[in-house]
Order: sequence, then C-alpha cells, then structure tokens
Amino acid sequence: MNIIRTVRSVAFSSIPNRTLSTTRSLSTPSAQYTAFEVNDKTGIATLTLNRPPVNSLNLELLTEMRNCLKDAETNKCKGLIITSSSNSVFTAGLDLLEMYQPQDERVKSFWTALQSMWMELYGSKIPTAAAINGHAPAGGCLIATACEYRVMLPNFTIGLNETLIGIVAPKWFVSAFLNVVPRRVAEQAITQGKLFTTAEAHNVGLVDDVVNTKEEAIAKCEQFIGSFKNVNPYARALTKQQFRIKELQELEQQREKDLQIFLGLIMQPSVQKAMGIYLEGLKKKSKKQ
Ligand SMILES: CCCCCCCC/C=C\C/C=C/C(=O)SCCNC(=O)CCNC(=O)[C@H](O)C(C)(C)COP(=O)(O)OP(=O)(O)OC[C@H]1O[C@@H](n2cnc3c(N)ncnc32)[C@H](O)[C@@H]1OP(=O)(O)O
Repeated sequence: MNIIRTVRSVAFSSIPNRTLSTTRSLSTPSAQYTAFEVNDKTGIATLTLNRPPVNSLNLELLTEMRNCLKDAETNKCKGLIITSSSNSVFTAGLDLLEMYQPQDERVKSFWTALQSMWMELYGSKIPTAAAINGHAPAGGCLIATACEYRVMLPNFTIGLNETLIGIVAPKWFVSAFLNVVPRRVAEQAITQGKLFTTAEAHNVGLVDDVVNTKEEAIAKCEQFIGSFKNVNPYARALTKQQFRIKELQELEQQREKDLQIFLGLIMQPSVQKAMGIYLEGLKKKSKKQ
C-alpha cells in the first residue's frame, strides 16, 4: 500500500503533565473519512473517525479503518486508540443507507468489509482501546466491544439497538458484547434494543472507565496500552488470541453463510419498510433540531 508519511508537530502544552511530543500522520492518499496518527514518543496510533455528521459506517469508511489497522500493525505500533472527531457521536453504527434499498454488489462488498474489519480489529495483535466520546449505538458498540478497553464520556448512549429498527444483531456482534456484560443482562438488553447511558454502561461493565473530556479519555487509553510495556508482545498476542480465537474462527468459517443470512434478512419487504420508517424518523428529528 502506498503510505504517505508526513511529520506534524503537535503541542501538548495545554495538557498537564505531558512532555512535548510529535505525531506522525500516516494516511493513504485516498483517506477521506479517517485521520491516522502515530505518537512518536509513545508509539501509540490513534485512528479518528471523521465522517460527518455521525460517522455512519459505509463501505469506504470501513475500508479506511481496515487500512489504518493494517498500518498500525505493519508499523509495529504499541497499540491503537479509536476515537471520533465529533463532539457528540462516536459512530451512529452502520450506514443505514447501505442497507436501505441497496444495490446488490455494493451491499455484498459492504457486509464483507464489515466482517473483515471486525475480524481484524477483534483479533488484532496489538492492544486496542476505544475512547468513546459520543453516542455508540449498534455498529458503534460493535467497534467498541471489539477493542480490549473502553472509556466513555458522560451522558451518551451505547448498546445493540438493532431490534428497535426491525433487524437482528448477528451472533458475532453479540459474542463480543458477551465478553464484557453478564449473559442475563446482555440477553435482556439486546432483545429490548436497549441503549445504555454512560453511567449504566459503566455499571454493567460495558465500559471500563468514565472521564469528562476527550483528552482524559485518550490519556486513559494510553495508560491501558502502556500497562503492557513489560509484557512480551508476542506472548501477549498469543494469549489474546486464545481468548478470541473461537469467535474469529466461527465467523471465518461461516462468512458466506453469514452474508447470505444478512442479505436474506435485510431484503425482506417488512424489514425494508421498517428501515425506511426508522430513517424517516431520524430525518424528521434532524430537521426539527
Ligand atoms: C438470525 C440472524 C440474522 C442476522 C441478520 C443480520 C442483519 C443485521 C444487519 C445489520 C446490523 C445493524 C447494525 C447497525 O449499526 S444499524 C444502525 C443503527 N444506528 C442507529 O440506530 C443510530 C441512529 N442514529 C441516531 O440515533 C442519531 O443519529 C445519533 C444519536 C447517533 C446522533 O444524533 P444527532 O447528533 O442528533 O444526529 P441526527 O439524528 O440529527 O442525524 C444527523 C443525520 O445523520 C443521519 N443518520 C443518523 N444515523 C444514521 C445511520 N446509522 N445511517 C445513516 N444515516 C444516519 C440522520 O438521518 C440525519 O440525516 P439528515 O436528516 O439527512 O441530516
């Protein structure tokens, strides 16, 4: 891949207890919806989702996320932090427009890219952390739970709300959720399509920490990644793999079947109708604001 390396100085003087550092921006020429930077001092990469207004995950954004993750691993970064450029939305989840009245080839590529992105993030060799600085419904929660650590800002929401849209959270969405939330809480919440407030999410273990600012969230993620500094990276990666291999193999072996189930479900007229009504509701709400 053709990676452009630019060196960009970032003054951290406004952040207490932090020495001056630099970040390298590594970005592919086509990067449109993401910013990817590596802190030269810590070796930690930050992937910032930047697809206004709500970072909904379309095919292009998913592809860029995959490229960033690959860059972080190829460049032997110490870890990866995922965050958002928005002040109120981490990501609104999958772009509903990819699934509403979709084109055949595009929707297949979209779902396949989502599967790949999830497997690469969930199975990543390097430590991963989510600085959740806004709402994280459905696909947003999927990204957060694929990471090893989550810190969230107050008064936002996170969860798997698919049933409220008339769709179903696939098994692999649920499996990562089950890593962090007790089974009974998960079953009740996901069948109800519940979105947890930050405080509720912290209470059930869906997020590990709550802080007030994005800077504090990034610092917490750095702290988590830094906690592995005395651990052999190879031993760490293999140990992580032991915890995650089952879900990864399950999806890898069922990729085509998973795609067909997805297509079968979203192409049902009743599901298309429900999605249309949901989208209309979002648009009406957006116009009122
Ligand atoms: C038996 C097994 C079967 C398995 C089958 C598998 C099938 C499963 C298929 C898919 C799984 C789906 C996963 C998903 O992620 S679906 C997406 C779920 N996301 C949501 O429900 C969130 C919807 N959005 C919101 O609630 C809000 O936008 C917000 C809280 C995130 C942010 O609020 P606010 O800042 O007030 O923004 P607006 O609501 O005003 O929105 C601005 C603008 O953006 C549009 N929009 C919002 N979300 C989405 C989205 N997910 N996709 C596309 N577009 C979105 C919204 O419509 C507004 O548009 P505008 O009016 O044109 O400006």
